[in-house]
Amino acid sequence: MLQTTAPKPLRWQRQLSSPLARQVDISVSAAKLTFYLWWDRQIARQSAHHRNRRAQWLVGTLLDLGPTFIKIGQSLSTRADLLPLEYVKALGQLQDRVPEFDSSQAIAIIESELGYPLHVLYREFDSTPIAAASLGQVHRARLHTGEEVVVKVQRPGLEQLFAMDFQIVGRLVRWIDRIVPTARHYDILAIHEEFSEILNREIDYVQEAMNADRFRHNFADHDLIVVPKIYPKYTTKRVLTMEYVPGIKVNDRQGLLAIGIDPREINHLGICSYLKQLLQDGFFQADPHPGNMAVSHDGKLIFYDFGMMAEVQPINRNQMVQTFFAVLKKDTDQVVQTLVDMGLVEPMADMTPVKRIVGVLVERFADKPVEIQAFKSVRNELYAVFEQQPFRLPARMTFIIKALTTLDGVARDLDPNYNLLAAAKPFVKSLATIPAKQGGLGELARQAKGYLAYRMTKPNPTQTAIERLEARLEQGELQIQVRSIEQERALKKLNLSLRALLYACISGFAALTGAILLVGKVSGSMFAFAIAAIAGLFLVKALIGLKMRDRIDRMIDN
Ligand SMILES: Nc1ncnc2c1ncn2[C@@H]1O[C@H](COP(=O)(O)OP(=O)(O)OP(=O)(O)O)[C@@H](O)[C@H]1O
Repeated sequence: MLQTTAPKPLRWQRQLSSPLARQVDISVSAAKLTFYLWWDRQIARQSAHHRNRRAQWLVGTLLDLGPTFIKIGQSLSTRADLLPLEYVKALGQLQDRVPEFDSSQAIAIIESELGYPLHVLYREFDSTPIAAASLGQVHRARLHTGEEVVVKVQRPGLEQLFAMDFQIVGRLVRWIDRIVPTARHYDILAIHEEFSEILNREIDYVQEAMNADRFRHNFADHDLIVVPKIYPKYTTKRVLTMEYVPGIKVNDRQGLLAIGIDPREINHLGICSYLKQLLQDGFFQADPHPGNMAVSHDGKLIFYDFGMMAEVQPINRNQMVQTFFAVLKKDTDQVVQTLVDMGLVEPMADMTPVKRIVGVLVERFADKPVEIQAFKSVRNELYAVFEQQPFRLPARMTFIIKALTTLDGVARDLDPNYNLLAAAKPFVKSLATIPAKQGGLGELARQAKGYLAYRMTKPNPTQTAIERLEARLEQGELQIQVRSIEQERALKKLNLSLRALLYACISGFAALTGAILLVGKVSGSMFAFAIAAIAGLFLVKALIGLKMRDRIDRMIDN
């Protein structure tokens, strides 16, 4: 049965034909968000309840702005290191709140893409979608051969919308990059570039079908991983037909327990499959949110979505392997060295602050659940280090972090006390069977051997205590370093204050001159006022800079 009542078109659907209206809408929403964040900080409306209301407003706005922004929101939903917890939680609901679109539109897209009427293509087609996602919706169907399939249909007008949105967002990002100095540390231009590239690839279902085939091939010898079969004859850029493989949502702990599946087993399976994707295959699913994975009734892990895949360069693969084992060994020096080699951290004369940050992360990451809130405690150090500009976070790295933090969220839903080391054991064991001659795999074998040797000669408690003492000495160095950073901070503030004072004087003097010329009916008053206005603008800029410095300083000092 076809649905008869078409849902009311959302704002983004109405704006498709007017780039100007879209530009205004996006800019107004961005300005509102900036203002709200600023206002809440200034007026100290910091209660969790208030933040929650703001976060709900943001979710509503993103849903209204449509797919591009829903995707951006989904990415931000894992960044507890950047956003307050209420925002992280609210953004996490985004993928479950995307409205479906009219099924008659979906059918029209299928028929025009595949070139035949629906009944010629499918023996049965359920017009009520089983899922609506940000980019498309999924319908169940049956082929004339009797095979049960799902048909993923892309939202209408998506390509056009992406082109328009990324142009507008690009302009905003360039503008922010110019006027907000701290934005440059995050390389927001490259992140925007890479994000738009990845999203554009994600709306090509032929590419997704190829990704699914490659992924299935990589897991051909792994019975516990299921990748639905693709039907290329029924697949185009905007329609994807694949085998119907039902399952329980991967983070539905109660549902799994109810049918006798141990959530910890699923955790091990998920984590090992990711280690294989990252370290062994160099080809990984960059968006492991709970909607993209499920568990079959016989305990297998199903992967559904291959739109957002990322590749790790072969040259980095070995280094990733080395880092993995360095993390296991809590070898901070080696981790930092690998990050430098990978171009993720720029070397500088004194690497102590970087080592300290990495040390804290490795300590927390290696044998405990990754406590997202723990990032808060290193945030101040991160700011201090960013102040010196030693970090360069390439856009690709942000996607890897996104994938890992999302996966971590799923793992903690399943088992709040999960232990990465324990979960990774089956993968580490499987290294023993890997032939050493296969490039990157040889490195795996070498590192595994090194790791075993390390375990045998693990330092005794006295040695560990001495190492801790050394580490503390290093922290002492850091304090001296921080003190010199403090002097630098004070100098920068003084410089800004002097500039503000200078602009205030110029502006005031020019305004006064303009007023005198105007009263005396002497020409040139407009020129003087113009100078007053320009100096006034610079004054405002210097004051904002001063305010921001204050905020950063407060964050570092807290
Ligand atoms: N082969 C399949 N068999 C059964 N259900 C499926 C299948 N593929 C997808 N689904 C269902 O449809 C939902 C959405 O699918 P999918 O994640 O591929 O869509 P999407 O548009 O790429 O979503 P998003 O980009 O927001 O992650 C899944 O969570 C799952 O419930």
